Amino acid sequence: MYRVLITDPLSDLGIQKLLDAKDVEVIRKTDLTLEELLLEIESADALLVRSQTKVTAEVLEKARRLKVIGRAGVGVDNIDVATATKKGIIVVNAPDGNTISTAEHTFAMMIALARNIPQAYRSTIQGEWKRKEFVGIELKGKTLSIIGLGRIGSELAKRAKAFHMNVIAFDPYLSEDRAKKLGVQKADFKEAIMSGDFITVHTPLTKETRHLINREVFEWMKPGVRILNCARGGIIDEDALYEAIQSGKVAGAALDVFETEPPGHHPLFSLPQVIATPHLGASTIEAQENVAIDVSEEVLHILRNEPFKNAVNLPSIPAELQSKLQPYQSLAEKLGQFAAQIVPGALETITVTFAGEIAEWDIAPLTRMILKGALSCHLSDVNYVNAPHLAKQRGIQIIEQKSSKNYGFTQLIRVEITTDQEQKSVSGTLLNGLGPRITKINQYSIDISPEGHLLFIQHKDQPGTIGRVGTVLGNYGINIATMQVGRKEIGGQAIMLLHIDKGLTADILHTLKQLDGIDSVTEIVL
Ligand SMILES: NC(=O)C1=CN([C@@H]2O[C@H](COP(=O)(O)OP(=O)(O)OC[C@H]3O[C@@H](n4cnc5c(N)ncnc54)[C@H](O)[C@@H]3O)[C@@H](O)[C@H]2O)C=CC1
Ligand SMILES: O=C(O)C(=O)COP(=O)(O)O
Repeated sequence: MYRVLITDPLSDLGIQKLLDAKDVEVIRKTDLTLEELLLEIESADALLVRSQTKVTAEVLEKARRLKVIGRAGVGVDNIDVATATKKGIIVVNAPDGNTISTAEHTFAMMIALARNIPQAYRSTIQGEWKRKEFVGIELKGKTLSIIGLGRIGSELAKRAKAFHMNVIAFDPYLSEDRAKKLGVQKADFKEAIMSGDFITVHTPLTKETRHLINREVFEWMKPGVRILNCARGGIIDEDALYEAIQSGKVAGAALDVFETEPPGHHPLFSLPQVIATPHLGASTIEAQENVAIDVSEEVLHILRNEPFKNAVNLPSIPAELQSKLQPYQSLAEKLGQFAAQIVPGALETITVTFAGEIAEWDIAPLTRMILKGALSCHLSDVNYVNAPHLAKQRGIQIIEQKSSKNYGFTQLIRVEITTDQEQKSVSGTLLNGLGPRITKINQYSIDISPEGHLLFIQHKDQPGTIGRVGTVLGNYGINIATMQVGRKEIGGQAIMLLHIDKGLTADILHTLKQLDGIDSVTEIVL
């Protein structure tokens, strides 16, 4: 039974799949204190949050079983993704479900700002009638500068165009083609800042975007500019914004998000030009249902080891590529495991070569599987998420190469491992109807399926060796299921690879090593 802990308010309808799942126990506890969260997280297999729960390194430290953190929304800045990755915890979000709601909220804030609606409302219900004081401006003909033209920025742009605004955008990843399709003028950062009658930010909060809008940037702006932040507190320097409003440079600001949430009695709230909402961008019935459905499905897939798509700490793999790579994943992992077990010593370099048709694809996910397989022989708690991090941490060099030669197979994966003691390589392929096969160990051609208990023996090619090995195993009651031998020349070095029905004791291994003509004996478990 998987324990799924939900610590922020999520839509009941949205999480129905989790509630219905026979293999899931849902625990819903919102507004937890840190102490309560530290306690609850210990036994959770999955954690579902919105922006309120702070999933810090301290919280993750206590998470002994956690496999996945699901963020029912977009921004993951409340989650220590780096620590989650190190611990092999997958972080998934729901990037599409709240785009429209957030774009609409931003638009609502822009109109409210242009027409002083919140200020006029407050005054009017107090019995005042100040028609002159709340004269606004039209959106038509004004320039809206969008910083970050992703999902939300793009939807906002469409709506602004419908209101006959000029839309100009800065986004380092925005192509000319996409800008053209949206009818948006692409600009550099300074140009976008200098041209805007309204400036709105829609980037994630990252090291690069923290205080992207700072004192210097406010200097570049048109006098009377209006500022919107419905993305993340911290993208705009709040002290600098305060000064820019006080100086008269900024005519108004609409804020849905704050550097610290909740912001309490923020100094900005003493300024009548500031309007605010309590992080409501995604707070619609539709968006909350969407994101909860999306994240619940992803979490279920991950818990059940099924394919999933929106991991924040894994490279995203297009569905078409995923289906092509899937049959190779097990082969890749087994080759990594096999290679790591036949080479003694500390891992230094892992060189992976992809040959044949497979070399035409993006094979990075398979390299990850190889790495996972290889490292899991030496370290505990290695998984697909943390394998590259663990390799880097240990100074293991990963070399990924593609070869146009097919070595006689339609496709081939070769894993070469170099340790501080020696170097060995293992090659494998997928054979129709037979699944993964190991086809070569170093220079020796063989054909064996990489599974179960294997015995790898290096020996001299001389009469009687195979018989002696068979006799020892027989004497100890170890059944041999299959056996392969390989040699380069008569009387030279040779290898034996045996499938055995159960594991060996140290005693048996020792006896085998003492046999005449035997150079090394390694038990491999796959
Ligand atoms: N107020 C609210 O309730 C909500 C807030 N958000 C916030 O909005 C942000 C944007 O969401 P989406 O549009 O869905 O994300 P997205 O990933 O589709 O768009 C972000 C865009 O920012 C661009 N970008 C990144 N660094 C940049 C930089 N230094 N300068 C300019 N552009 C940069 C990216 O290229 C991308 O196009 C989220 O990261 C989240 O923090 C999202 C949903 C609800
Ligand atoms: O999706 C996002 O990034 C949001 O900011 C929405 O936050 P929330 O889920 O409403 O706490």
